Amino acid sequence: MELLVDWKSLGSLFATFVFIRTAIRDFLPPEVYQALKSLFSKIFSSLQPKISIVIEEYDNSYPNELYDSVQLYLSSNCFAAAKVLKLSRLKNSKNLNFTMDANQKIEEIFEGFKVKWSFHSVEKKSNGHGYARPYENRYFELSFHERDKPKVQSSYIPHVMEVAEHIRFKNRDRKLYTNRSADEDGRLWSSVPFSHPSTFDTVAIDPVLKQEIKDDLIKFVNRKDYYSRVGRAWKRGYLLYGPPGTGKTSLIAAIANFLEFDIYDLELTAVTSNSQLRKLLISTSSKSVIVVEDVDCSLDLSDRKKKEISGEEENEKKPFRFRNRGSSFGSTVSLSGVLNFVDGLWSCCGSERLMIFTTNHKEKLDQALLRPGRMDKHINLSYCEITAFKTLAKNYLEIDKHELMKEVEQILPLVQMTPADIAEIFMSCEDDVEMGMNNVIEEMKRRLQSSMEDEVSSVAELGKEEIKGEEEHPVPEVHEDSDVSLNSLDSVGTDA
Ligand SMILES: Nc1ncnc2c1ncn2[C@@H]1O[C@H](COP(=O)(O)OP(=O)(O)OP(=O)(O)O)[C@@H](O)[C@H]1O
Repeated sequence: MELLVDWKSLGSLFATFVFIRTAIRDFLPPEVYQALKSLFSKIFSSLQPKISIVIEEYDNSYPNELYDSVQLYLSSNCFAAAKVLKLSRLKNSKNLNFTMDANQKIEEIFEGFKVKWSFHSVEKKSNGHGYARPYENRYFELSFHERDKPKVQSSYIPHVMEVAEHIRFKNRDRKLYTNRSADEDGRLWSSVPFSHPSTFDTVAIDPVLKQEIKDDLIKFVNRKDYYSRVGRAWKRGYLLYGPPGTGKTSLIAAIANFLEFDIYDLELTAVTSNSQLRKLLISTSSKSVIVVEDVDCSLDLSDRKKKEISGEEENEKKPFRFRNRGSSFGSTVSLSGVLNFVDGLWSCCGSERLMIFTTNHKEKLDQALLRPGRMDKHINLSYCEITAFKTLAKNYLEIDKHELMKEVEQILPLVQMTPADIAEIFMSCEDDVEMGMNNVIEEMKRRLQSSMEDEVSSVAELGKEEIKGEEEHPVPEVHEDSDVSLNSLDSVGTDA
């Protein structure tokens, strides 16, 4: 009976509540209604069990990395959510930073639960020793319902870190690092902002090869799980080889721009020992391209040649020393040191790294360095072909077609002109298209003429030597043979 009475009074209470709510909603102006609603929800939520996490800018006087991460994270979504914002830009940086003003609050719903961020700045009293830093105690406060504590810990905070890391990578000003020479103490690398203009659009190489390289790079950066599943370090090695001026350096810059990676330009001749090489490698960051240019010039092959002559078995562990051009110290970097650098245990101390070696003489390199796993992709950059020529014409002269293009197509395969040669001619003509095309054809013809003359004179030289040899050791067939030589000489001259 008592229970029945309770139900009745409860029912009438509910009916009264609904009546009052409807009356308030219908008769009160919407602004007043919203204000009352938010007041009630504040009172209601203040009664709920709440947890707060404080993330201070400094932790025992050391900068707190997490504070920076939260700041980055909130900068990406506070523009939409906060009412008062601060806007700043670091000197020479391309990025604008939005930050919350003090005592501002942002609410966020993440995976079905609600979190609140607020930013606070409290002025610190002087400690009496004239020690001024930090004069403000700045911190973020994250609050949420007690029941969501496990979810905040296991998924929300990692999410904040991940987003911040992504923003940090996207917004950073990329760097070109060069290793300091062996006789300099202190830091291992010095850096300058990296802003090379070369891209896959401007680099003049065969379009099929270009696409192949881009596909390979995309595959590489998307295969983190694959590399970890098969137990391999997440890295890839490229060897770029070809004559000087064919675009090896330009391609490296285009790759770094495409991936948005930093570049470490490693000068092996300035490295004094294997252990220094290890230190250099360990101190490189992930998402970087490590470049060793003209590796054949750094590598002293005299040891290997001697061994080949003496028939000694090739042994990776025996040191092939690097010529040390930049330092007065003797270099003790060995081939095994370099191989360790490329694929050894040390290369696993980081991730997502591309190693690029370049050479003008692939044949001079040791097979141990060239094998897959070390140099996974060998890219041959050679003399200019018509597709590369058209890219250069488009870049430098801003033309897709030209009446002289047919003539270029005919002569170009017969001469050895590098993209650098052609780029140089176009550059010297500035915007004059006719002059650019005429000058390039003229240069091609000049080179064709001189290579024909070279060929003729070398064959003639050969013929003379043969005749001389035959005169010194006359045999009955001498005259027939020499005729053949001279005839073939003529025909070579004419054909070419
Ligand atoms: N394939 C190319 N596409 C566009 N520009 C090129 C290309 N090759 C060369 N160039 C131009 O020629 C100049 C020299 O090229 P680059 O330094 O890339 O050649 P390289 O092959 O690295 O030469 P080296 O072997 O002497 O270092 C560049 O500044 C660039 O302007």
